[in-house]
Formats: sequence, C-alpha cells, structure tokens
Amino acid sequence: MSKHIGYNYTTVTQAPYGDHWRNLRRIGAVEIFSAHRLNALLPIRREEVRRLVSKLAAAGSPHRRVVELKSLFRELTFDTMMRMVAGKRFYGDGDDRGSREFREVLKEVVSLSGATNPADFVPVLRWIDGGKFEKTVAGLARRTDSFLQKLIEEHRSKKEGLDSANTMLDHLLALQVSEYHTDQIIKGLVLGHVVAWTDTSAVTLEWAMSNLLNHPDILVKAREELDKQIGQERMVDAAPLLVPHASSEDCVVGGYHLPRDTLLLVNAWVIHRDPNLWEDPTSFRPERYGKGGNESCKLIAFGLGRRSCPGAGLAQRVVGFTLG
Ligand code: HEM
Repeated sequence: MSKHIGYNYTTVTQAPYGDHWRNLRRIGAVEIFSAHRLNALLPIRREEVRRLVSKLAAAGSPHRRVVELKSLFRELTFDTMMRMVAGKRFYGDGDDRGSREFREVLKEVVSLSGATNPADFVPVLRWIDGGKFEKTVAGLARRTDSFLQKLIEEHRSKKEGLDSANTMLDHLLALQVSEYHTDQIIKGLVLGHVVAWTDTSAVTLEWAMSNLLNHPDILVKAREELDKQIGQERMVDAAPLLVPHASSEDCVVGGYHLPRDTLLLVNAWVIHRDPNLWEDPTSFRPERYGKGGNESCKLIAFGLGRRSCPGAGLAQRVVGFTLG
C-alpha cells in the first residue's frame, strides 16, 4: 500500500521519520491545521452539519422511524473534507459519474489501507499469490492518482464555477514557487488527509451516537456539556491499532527489546479496556474524563508523541459540533 497508494512512502502517514516527514507536518501545521485556517473554514463545517440535520429531519418523518446514520455520517465527513480540500461536494451535489467514481476509489483505498498483505511478512507468499494483491493495489493507485491530478488541474486553471477562494488545494498550489512542492507532494498530502479523516470521524460519530442513544441520561448531560466545551474524551477507537510504527533505531518498549526496523502495532483497543488502567473499563461513563475525573490522560485515540494525529483539533471541532 505505502509503495503504490502512498507515492512510494512519501505521504505524511507513510513517510519514515526524517526531514521529508518533518516538512510535510510543517506544511500541514501551517497550511491546513492552523487556528486561522480552521476558523476560516467554519462556515463549511456549519453548512454541512446543517444539511445533515435537515436530512435527518426529513428521514425521521412520522412514516419513517428508522434512520441509517452510518452513511449519513460518512457523507458529512467526506463532503466537509472535500469542500475544504477542493471547494466542492462529492455526495450532496456531486452525483455525476466523476464524483461517483472518486467515492468508489476512495472507499477501496480506505478498506485496503486497513488490510495487510501477508506477502510483506512472508515473501514466499508473493510467489504463490502471483503478485495479485500488488497488481490490485497498483491499479487502484493509478485510478486515485488520475482523479487527484484532475482536481489539481481544475484548480490550477481556475475552472469556472469552482469555489477556489480558500481551499487546501489552492493554498498548496500557491507554494509551488518552490521545487519541493511538486504535484506528487500535493496529491500525497490531499490523499493522506482525506483517507485519515473520513472514516475515523464517521466511525467516531457513529459510536458516540450509538452509546448516547443507549444511555439517555448521559445524552442529556452530554448535550449540556457539549454546548460548553469540546474535548478528545468523547472519541472512541476509530483506529484500534493506531497506525503501524517502525523503530528507526534499536530501542526498548515496555521492557521488550525492539531491533531497528521492527514493525510495532499498538493495540489501543486493548489498552483502552485494561482493568489495571481504568475503573470499570467497559462502561460508557463520559464523566470519568470531565471535571473531577482523572482518566483523560490515558486516552490514546489520536496516538501519542511526534507521530500523533495532526487532525485532532479539526476532528474534535467537527465531531463535537455534529453531536451538539
Ligand atoms: C476522530 C477522528 C480521528 C481519529 C480518531 C484519528 C486517529 C489517528 C491516529 C490514532 C493516528 C496514528 C497516531 C499514532 O500512530 O501514534 C492518526 C494519524 C494521522 N491522522 Fe488522524 N485521526 C482522526 C482525524 C484526522 C483528521 C481530521 C485528519 C486530517 C484532516 C487526520 C490526519 C492524520 C494524519 C495525516 C496522520 C499521520 C500522522 C503522521 O504519521 O505523522 N486525522 N490519526
């Protein structure tokens, strides 16, 4: 995956720790996640949440009591992200063939990004598989790349009717005075953020709603609290194994010696349910994180340290705003 979809390990999620990764995080911090940029994009988030509420109101009419939230949340997060990235919707208004194909391609990328290729661990399997997995991923990478390139061209040529005033693509294209900011770097940044964003936030919303609806007393309290403040404590395990890490040097983690280049998967799902760390770990008790609670420092829903999630602030804004 990292070789083909991740532009040969050059996207922010897949790049090894070093100068290039540091540069990408710096571009992200300034051009995407700065308070200034996030505040400027508030009208988009507000409009998309309003659309969701209208859809819910229509779907919950007296004749239709069952509402399928999962796909509505996915539409919300995907369209919010694509409007921030490219100035247009890919669900709501984008029912043309191009939008449908892009959605399909991204769905495949997201589902494959959680998959591992057994041949990466046991090379002989590559021979048995005949390189089938790799061919599938390479084909998907070509389709993804061609959509992203088309988006770049639309913004570069300032296509008529496109809302390009304050999009991530336009800010990144404006950096192209330097040779470092090639189309490939921009495509990798866009893809990395769209993939990291859409599913994690939709899954978080889905679980939060499911827990709240099953605990009406907490729903009332949460509504009051969400109006006052928004915090990471409402997140659940959208990324149960975080993102695979690799040791760049020999090191010791939790008493285990890890030689350089060892793949390390952090099982956040198990850590978040460890009875040695949490009181009554499987109960839905958001108050454990609020005032008087002392457990929020143990949450690693966004990872920890240098490779932790740069989109946490954005995710908290959208999830908190939508639930509120
Ligand atoms: C509820 C929503 C989200 C959750 C739960 C989440 C969770 C995570 C986790 C667990 C990691 C890996 C951290 C580690 O391995 O230590 C990660 C990395 C990352 N996330 Fe998020 N994330 C969310 C939303 C977002 C958003 C909104 C964006 C950007 C638009 C984003 C962009 C990224 C990127 C680029 C990385 C890779 C960072 C690196 O390797 O340097 N995420 N996220």
